[in-house]
Amino acid sequence: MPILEVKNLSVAFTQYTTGFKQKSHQVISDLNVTLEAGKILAVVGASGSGKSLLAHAILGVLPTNAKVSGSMTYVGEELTHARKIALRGKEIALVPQSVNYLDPLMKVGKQVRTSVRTGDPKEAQKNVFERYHLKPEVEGMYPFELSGGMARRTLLSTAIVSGAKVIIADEPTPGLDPTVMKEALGNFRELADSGCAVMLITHDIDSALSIADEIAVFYAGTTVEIAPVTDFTGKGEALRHPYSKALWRALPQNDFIPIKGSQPHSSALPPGCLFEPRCPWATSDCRKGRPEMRELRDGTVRCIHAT
Ligand SMILES: Nc1ncnc2c1ncn2[C@@H]1O[C@H](COP(=O)(O)OP(=O)(O)OP(=O)(O)O)[C@@H](O)[C@H]1O
Ligand code: NI
Repeated sequence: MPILEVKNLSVAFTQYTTGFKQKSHQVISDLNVTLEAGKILAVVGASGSGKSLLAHAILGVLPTNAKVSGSMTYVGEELTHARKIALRGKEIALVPQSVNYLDPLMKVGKQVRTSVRTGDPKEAQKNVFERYHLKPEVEGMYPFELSGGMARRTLLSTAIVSGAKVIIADEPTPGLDPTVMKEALGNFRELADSGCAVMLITHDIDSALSIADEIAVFYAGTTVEIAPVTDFTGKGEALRHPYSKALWRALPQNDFIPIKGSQPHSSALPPGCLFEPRCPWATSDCRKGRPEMRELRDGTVRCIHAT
C-alpha cells in the first residue's frame, strides 16, 4: 500500500480584478502522485508548473483563497485538513523551498530540538548539526545571523530529526556547496532506505537522477508522465511523453535543444491537452479534451499518442 496518495488534485485561486469582479485561475489540474515507503519520487518541471503548490497542498498550508478538490490518503485513510495539521512536522515533514520558513524569533538550535519526537532532543540536534557541518555555536544563533547555506542546512536538520515517515523536500539544495549538496542528497537516499517515502522537488534533473527511483514530470499544473529513473537515458526513447523527451534532450549533456514556446499561464490554459500548442505530435483530437493519465510500459503518461 502506498504511504501517501494524491488523486485528481486540482487547485484554483480566486483573485479580484477590477471592482468586485472575481477571476479563478486553475493552477493545478487533475494531478496524481503516489509515494511509497523506501522510494524517492523526484518531481521535475518548469518554474510555475505547480511543484511547490503540490507540497503545500499535502501539508495543508495553501493560502485561504485556494480552492482545492480531489482526494489524498495517508496509509490508506483519507487525509483531511485536520489530519494534515495533526501529522505536519511529525509524520509528514516539509523541507521548504524558502528559508523564510524558519521562525525569525527562535534560536535555530531550539527550532531543531522542538522537532525531535523520540530520544534526547539535545543529542539529536547536536548529531544532525555535526552531520551538516554546523558549528556548535550555530545553535545559539537566530535565523538572520545565518548564511543562506546554513539556513538550508538548518531546514534539512529539522526534517531529518523529526523522524517523519514522509519527507517532502522542495528544492532543498540551492546555495549548498557541492560536498554538502551530495551529502544532503545521500541523506534523502538513506532516509528512503530506512523506510521513509521521499518526494524531492528539484530543477536539477541530474541530482534527481542520481538518487530517485521514479521521476514525475510536471507541466502547467499537472503530471504529464511518471517514469522509472532508468528511462532517462540515451535520446529519451524510453520516455513516454513528448514534453519529458524534450526536457531530457534540452539538457546540456544531451542535445541541448531548447523547447520552442513557453508553458501556458494559468489564466490562458489551452482547452485540450495542456502541451498541445507546443507538441510535435499534436492532432485535432488533442484539442478535444484533457487526456487521462494512463499506464504504459511500467510508467504512466497523459498523452493520447504515446506508445
Ligand atoms: N497564492 C497564490 N495566488 C495565485 N497564484 C498562485 C499563488 N501561489 C502560486 N500561484 C501560481 O501557481 C502556479 C504554480 O506555482 P508553484 O509555486 O507551485 O510553482 P513551482 O513549480 O513550485 O515553481 P518554481 O520551480 O519556480 O518553484 C504559478 O503560476 C504561480 O504563479
Ligand atoms: Ni516551487
